[in-house]
Amino acid sequence: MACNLRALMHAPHSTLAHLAQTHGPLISLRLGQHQTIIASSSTTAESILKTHDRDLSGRVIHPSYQYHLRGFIEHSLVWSQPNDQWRKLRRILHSELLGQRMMKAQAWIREKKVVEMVNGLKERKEGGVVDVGQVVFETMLSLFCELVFSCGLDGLEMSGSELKKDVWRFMEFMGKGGFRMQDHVPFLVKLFGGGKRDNNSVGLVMNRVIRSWEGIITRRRSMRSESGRGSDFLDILLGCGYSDIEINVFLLEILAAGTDTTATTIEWAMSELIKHPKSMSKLNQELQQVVLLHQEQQEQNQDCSKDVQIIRESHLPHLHHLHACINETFRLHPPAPLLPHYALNSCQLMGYEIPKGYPVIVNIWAIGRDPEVWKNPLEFLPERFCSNEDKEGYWCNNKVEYNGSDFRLIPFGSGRRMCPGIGLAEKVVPLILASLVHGFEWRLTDGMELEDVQMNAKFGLTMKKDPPLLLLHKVKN
Ligand code: HEM
Repeated sequence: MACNLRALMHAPHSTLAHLAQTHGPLISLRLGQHQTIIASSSTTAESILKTHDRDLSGRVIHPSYQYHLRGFIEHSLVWSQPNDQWRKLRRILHSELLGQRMMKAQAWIREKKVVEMVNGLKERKEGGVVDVGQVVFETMLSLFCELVFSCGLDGLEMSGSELKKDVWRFMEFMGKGGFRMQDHVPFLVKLFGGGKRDNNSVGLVMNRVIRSWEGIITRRRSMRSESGRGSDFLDILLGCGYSDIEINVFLLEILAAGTDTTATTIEWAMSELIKHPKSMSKLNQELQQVVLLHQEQQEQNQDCSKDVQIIRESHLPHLHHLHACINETFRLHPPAPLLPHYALNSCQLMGYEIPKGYPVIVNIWAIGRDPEVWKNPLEFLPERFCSNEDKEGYWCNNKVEYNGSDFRLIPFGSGRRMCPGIGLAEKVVPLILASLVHGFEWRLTDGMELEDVQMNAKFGLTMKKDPPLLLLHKVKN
């Protein structure tokens, strides 16, 4: 099947989902000169990410990446083939930043950052406009700085809002790889490059972000030679003997992958909650009950050491409606809607021959809206994750997990390429969302009605809400 690249450029996730409705869940599509395989159902996703994981876990380096990211792309984890370098980087991420052990050790830092976010919002003038995505992005950025550099946001030589814009430019450029004319007609890359060539071209954007922490790395290198090994993630990377460029590319990718996805998820979740006041009020009640219960338990234990109104990670396992709202947000608005894989070897996929070298895309946005799996797929119904009613085989039940084992809901992917940040996201997304809802009353800006809240998305490697969610806040008594 041939397809118009222009139509795909703007919103590939929905254009491809539309094609799947007509032509089925496994399509071979000619984009420009190349064939690409598109999977749009839970069954085809399972076949790609589980049955043929080994053969189909490569990445395509598009001509526009090669052109714009010369000197960077060869150090990438996200765009690396699953080779020794990739395994080593993933191992370091797991053991030193994102694995279970680190999750336990860092709980107090995550809670501290979220308390800072809440206090920052409390200090703002009530009635002023809050850009929810920006607030969450800066919270995640601040957490990143603490975990990686042991400093706050002020340690970076760039403001949170400038960084958010540049991270988005990077995500937008990377997400559109394979959907640009230049990626399919090689001479066009030389003629036009792979995208914009102004101040916001991706090479300059990456350099700007890297410059924001370069000084920290230089200073740390000289300090290390005097004092030996330190304790944060930067120290670990320096101790492993990585060069500046290797460290910079690694950090840039973790920063982009970790901040934008989380901020986007919470912005979508808040947008849905604002549009569905019943779900919002149910969440408010649940939070009040759970916080009150813990408060009583603390009083019984005569533990007055903690501020009882603050949401703690220990509350999270008791917040079932909160998790249902997050699951439903992941289903409708997966922050990374397309998984960009590549056939490292030829294989037989559900009876079809997939030749080596073909790009393979899993459309998780389409899977989340598949009417064969989800009843009323376009409606925000968190209760579908609380109910055990599965009579018609349509309603999912509370056993659906997004840990990569159930292919109806795979916002983090599955298999060897699965997101290594899932453990962190599982903690911070509910913690931040619960803190925003429990700490404040939220309402639309003056003159806006619920139906005016647009749920349009802008496509990049993440799918962000466009326009951003702007709300007015009031501190709860
Ligand atoms: C709501 C939060 C998040 C979502 C929904 C998400 C989702 C994803 C998805 C779908 C992939 C691609 C999987 C594939 O290609 O098959 C991915 C990859 C990745 N994610 Fe996440 N992610 C999130 C948060 C994070 C965080 C917090 C970090 C780190 C701090 C992170 C780091 C990465 C990295 C490094 C990769 C590349 C893995 C590889 O190519 O081997 N992510 N993520």
